Amino acid sequence: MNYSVVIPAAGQGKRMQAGKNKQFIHLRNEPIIVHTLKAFVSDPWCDRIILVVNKEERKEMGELCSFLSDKKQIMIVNGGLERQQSVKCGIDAIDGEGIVLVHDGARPFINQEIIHLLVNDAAKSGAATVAVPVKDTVKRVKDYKVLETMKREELWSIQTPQAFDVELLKEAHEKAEAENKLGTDDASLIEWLGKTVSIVQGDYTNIKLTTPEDLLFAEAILTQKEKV
Ligand SMILES: Nc1ccn([C@@H]2O[C@H](COP(=O)(O)OP(=O)(O)OP(=O)(O)O)[C@@H](O)[C@H]2O)c(=O)n1
Ligand SMILES: C[C@](O)(CO)[C@H](O)COP(=O)(O)O
Repeated sequence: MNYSVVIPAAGQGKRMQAGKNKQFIHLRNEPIIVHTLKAFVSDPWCDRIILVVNKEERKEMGELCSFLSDKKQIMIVNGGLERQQSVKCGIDAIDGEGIVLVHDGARPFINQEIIHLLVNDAAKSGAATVAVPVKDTVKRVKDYKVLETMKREELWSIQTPQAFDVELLKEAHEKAEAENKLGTDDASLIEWLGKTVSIVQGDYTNIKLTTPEDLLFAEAILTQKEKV
């Protein structure tokens, strides 16, 4: 089942405190974004990659892609101020029908098995996301006082990739933009249309590199993957 993937990589990485977009931080001699791109370049089901970049970084991103582009064409488009706007720039570059995935540039450890489970689900359901069950006890808190303890069996940590019928995702983005609504993921926009999003259970190693300590976890994950 073929798909296109939009990879938003146009953020600033403020929480990483690296003084540059975290996509350029090296893990084992390669920038984070190259690790992420390789997961899709090597997937035979992936027939189109749309990388969304900050326009100031377009040249540098293009150079990073050049050695991958002989295996699969990577289209580069400029992003926006918020993640949601960057994803919209990416999906607007897609013509036609089919399944589109959205995957954070900052999640370099996604694997092909989970991508394929997700694509197969979205082909039936129209909208699906990878997620893992929450392991901590989660409480709702206000002003450092506990309001309530959530039912953990109903809580999942939502990851990317997320997969959608491309026309449905475009409709969801148009509506959210028209209503000035910003979601932290694309599945939220589908929920705002009143549609159901399926969950595909993923893997705890598919972390998003967000804050400095995530780089320590990333090194450990790479060490583990090298042993397999
Ligand atoms: N305007 C934006 C903001 C985010 N992203 C991308 O969306 C993904 C998830 O966002 P996040 O981890 O929040 O990245 P940043 O926005 O870069 O981080 P921060 O919020 O700490 O600045 C990242 O791959 C990031 O590059 C994007 O393409 N365009
Ligand atoms: C899309 C996402 O990675 C799912 O977990 C997440 O919501 C992005 O949020 P952030 O605010 O950009 O960290």
